[in-house]
Amino acid sequence: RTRPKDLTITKFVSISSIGSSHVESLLGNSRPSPDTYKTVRNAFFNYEESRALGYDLELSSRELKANETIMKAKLTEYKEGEIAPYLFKPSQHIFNVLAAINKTELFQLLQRMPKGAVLHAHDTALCSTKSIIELTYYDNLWICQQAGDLSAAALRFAKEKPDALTESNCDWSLLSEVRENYGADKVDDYLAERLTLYPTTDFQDINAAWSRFMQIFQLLDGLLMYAPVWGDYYYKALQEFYADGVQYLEFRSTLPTLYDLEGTEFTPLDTVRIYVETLEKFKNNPANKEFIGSRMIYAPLRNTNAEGVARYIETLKQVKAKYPEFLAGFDLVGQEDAGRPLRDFVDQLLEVPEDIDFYFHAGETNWYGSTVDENLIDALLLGTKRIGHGFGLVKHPVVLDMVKKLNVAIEVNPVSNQVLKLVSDFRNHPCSQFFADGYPVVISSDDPSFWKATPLSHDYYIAFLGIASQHADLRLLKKLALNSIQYSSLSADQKFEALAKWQAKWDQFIDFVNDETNGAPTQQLD
Ligand SMILES: O=c1[nH]cnc2c1ncn2[C@@H]1O[C@H](CO)[C@@H](O)[C@H]1O
Ligand SMILES: [Zn+2]
Repeated sequence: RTRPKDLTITKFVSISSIGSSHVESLLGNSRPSPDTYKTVRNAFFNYEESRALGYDLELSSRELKANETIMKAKLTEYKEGEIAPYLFKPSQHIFNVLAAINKTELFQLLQRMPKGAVLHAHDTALCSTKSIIELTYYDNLWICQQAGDLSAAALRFAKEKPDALTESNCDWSLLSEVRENYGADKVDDYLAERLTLYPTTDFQDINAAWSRFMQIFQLLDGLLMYAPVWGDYYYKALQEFYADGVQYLEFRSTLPTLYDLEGTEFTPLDTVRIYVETLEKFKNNPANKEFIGSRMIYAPLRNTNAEGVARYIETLKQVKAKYPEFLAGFDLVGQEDAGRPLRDFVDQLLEVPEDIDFYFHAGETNWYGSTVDENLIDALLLGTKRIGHGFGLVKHPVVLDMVKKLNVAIEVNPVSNQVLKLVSDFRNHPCSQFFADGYPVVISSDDPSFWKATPLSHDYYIAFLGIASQHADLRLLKKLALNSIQYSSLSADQKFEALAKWQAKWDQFIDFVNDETNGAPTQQLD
């Protein structure tokens, strides 16, 4: 505690950019004076914060003003938690707080914010329940029910009553007739509940949650795989994403084989063709001129064998040949611990042509050291461009190092992780560490349909309020939006155009936030 030492420390910390090795040397061997302590603490804090995601962005004066409004809305949310911690919305199950979140100023601001792209979402879990119900009003839709019961084991379009389903012990009726018998509202309410994971917030474990989750996908199959519905579902999805401030969508599809009333033989290439035609239609609508686009990651189920993977790769090559612009890359999906690990298919995956990129789901688990957890290593070694979820990444220091060095983005889907039982209180989500140390993160929504979430805004709300630091501000939000474009599969030229479209919306958003504060004292911040 000698004076000379204090002086050297003070001199040290006044150096504006200090590195972690310098921080260590600041600590010294003996106790500093209170003044020195304060100086050191300040430098320490600033240095640590400088490593956070988004810290490198410099906000304009307009943005700084908007930031004040956003931070005020964010800090309001913490007030409840200070009174009673359990009231803090990101500490609760999303199903219990969704309605309350929707009413908050913070959420409403985030809804308006142009968030760039969604880079992780699944083909048949995109649309709102309301839109799905609309599709069930198409003619010739049959429902398979247990005797005397308003249940739904399956849906299917057909000119005549379909064959009995041996495995489900149910009988087919026209949905229009069921609506007449029970009342349309009652049927729609039932279907609405059957098509989401509500109201269950306490699935016993990940298997119980996934079992219900897969039942929803299965019920949807007969409805959505009907060729006329397939395109309409995608169109509605694009509309809903665009309305939620998403200008680009890179989604994963299993490319199911579609059907129609005439018994036409469809192929996976037809499924892609309908996507491509629908996207063109959407983009040609003048109302969507600021929309950037959409691409597909072919992502069939991982629960297969070598022959299955060989077929996948065959289809993949066909899609690449016919729709090179629409195909972003390849992935394998389905409950990771119930399917096969990547390492089982490494030989085949290494044969995939170099011009097709991988976007693997990996580490969607909290089983440290399991085969699922090791998928993180294989995904990286196979050259994945992004990691889907990467929930277990924090347990793999070397993978983490590589993720940063190779600039492999981590697709974080906060709400999905809670609903599918990996985390209960969002303050414990591992993405806090990614934010704190500037990892290449994008925020996405996975299957928003099944939790009644908006296409992206709820995940942003949770990430910004529940996972990021209280200090994290508009810089983080802007960085996440920019990242979503940067880490998309778009080419450099396309990214340039995409950024221009995003920037136009961003400027409008900042104006909007600032006009909302009319009446509040305006402070010149330049
Ligand atoms: O979070 C996820 N992890 C892995 N697979 C998923 C997730 N969400 C949906 N799917 C898979 O995507 C298919 C539809 O495209 C579904 O069959 C489901 O297994
Ligand atoms: Zn997913």
